[in-house]
Amino acid sequence: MMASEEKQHRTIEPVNHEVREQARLHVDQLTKPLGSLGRLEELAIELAGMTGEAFPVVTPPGVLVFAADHGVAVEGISAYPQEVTAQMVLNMAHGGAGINVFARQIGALQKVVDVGVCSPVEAPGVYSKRIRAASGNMLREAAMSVEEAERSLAVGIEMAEAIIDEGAKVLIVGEVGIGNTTASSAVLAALTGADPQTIVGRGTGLDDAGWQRKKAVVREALALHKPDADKPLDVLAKVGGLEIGAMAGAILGAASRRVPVLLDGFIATVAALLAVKIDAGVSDYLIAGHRSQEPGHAFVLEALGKEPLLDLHLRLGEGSGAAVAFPIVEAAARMIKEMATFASAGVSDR
Ligand SMILES: O=C(O)c1ccc[n+]([C@@H]2O[C@H](COP(=O)([O-])O)[C@@H](O)[C@H]2O)c1
Ligand SMILES: Cc1cc2nc[nH]c2cc1C
Repeated sequence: MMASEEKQHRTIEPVNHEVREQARLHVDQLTKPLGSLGRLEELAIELAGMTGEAFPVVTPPGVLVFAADHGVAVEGISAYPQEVTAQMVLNMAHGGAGINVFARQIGALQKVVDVGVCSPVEAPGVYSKRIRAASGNMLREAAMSVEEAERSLAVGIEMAEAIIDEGAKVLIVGEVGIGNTTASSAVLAALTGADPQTIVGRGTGLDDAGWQRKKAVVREALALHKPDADKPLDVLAKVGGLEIGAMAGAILGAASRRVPVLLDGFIATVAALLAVKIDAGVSDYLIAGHRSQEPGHAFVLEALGKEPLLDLHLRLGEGSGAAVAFPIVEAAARMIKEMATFASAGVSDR
């Protein structure tokens, strides 16, 4: 690991195996046939190990949405115009986006953070942590400098710490940024050697011609920059995005505070892979919320070894899929805390 990457985050402790084991034993004493709550049991046990609490508390969750624009948008790689990024940030500030609805539904703390939308979005409730006005067009130049990449991670860490200090017990990271499925595909291909042909999808809904163009853009950008798979900051700087870096930082920040991270869609999960490449210890703090329609999402989940809780054919981003999955995480935490044991309820064990 490069020294500059080391200083980006605090230490990430391994999960607490002792508490994990305690939780496993307790789950087996609850009034249900052994193993009958399936993945909810595994989730409760994992949450116990992550938090170090045999009865983990997961409410309230916190949602951080990072917004940025992408220079590569001029190449015609999205179905929507670049202005949508700023317009959606404003919509989020007014509470009208999908993520606002689901965040309210789950009682989440919410913050929207501008890390590099083309033109600044000034509205109450939007945190301005701008690193630059959009990333560079990766077909012509690096998306950002290594120093800017480091700053994007630092902003993510800072925002994660802020929302955790306000009480968030599980972190959901989301994003908005027209063009960011192109950047995420390039990052994923650079980190794993995946073929752009198999991982590049239609994003917001590209037609066939746009999809072919997008694959060519990713291939050409990788050939131009030759990012080093062993240097996550090099990959982020050359072909990534400001919100992707900020999400990776927020994930590192949460893991270093033993706060479980509930992953959203393709872009957020690629950011998680970047975080894992920076510190492998992050992996134990990740829960995959859902599987998005973007084909690269199944690939990156596989690379992380994570099985998603839901597959609702979503492809919105913003943290929406993770927010919709959150009640399942809450069910696991409530199960271990509130269910009676065979002994306490006087039910015959086998
Ligand atoms: O989360 C996902 O899996 C996801 C899949 C496709 C699209 N998106 C969202 O759509 C935008 C990126 O799509 P595009 O086509 O502009 O690259 C960005 O704002 C994302 O939040 C999100
Ligand atoms: C309308 C719209 C909303 C979004 N939210 C996240 N990405 C988005 C992309 C579009 C186009």
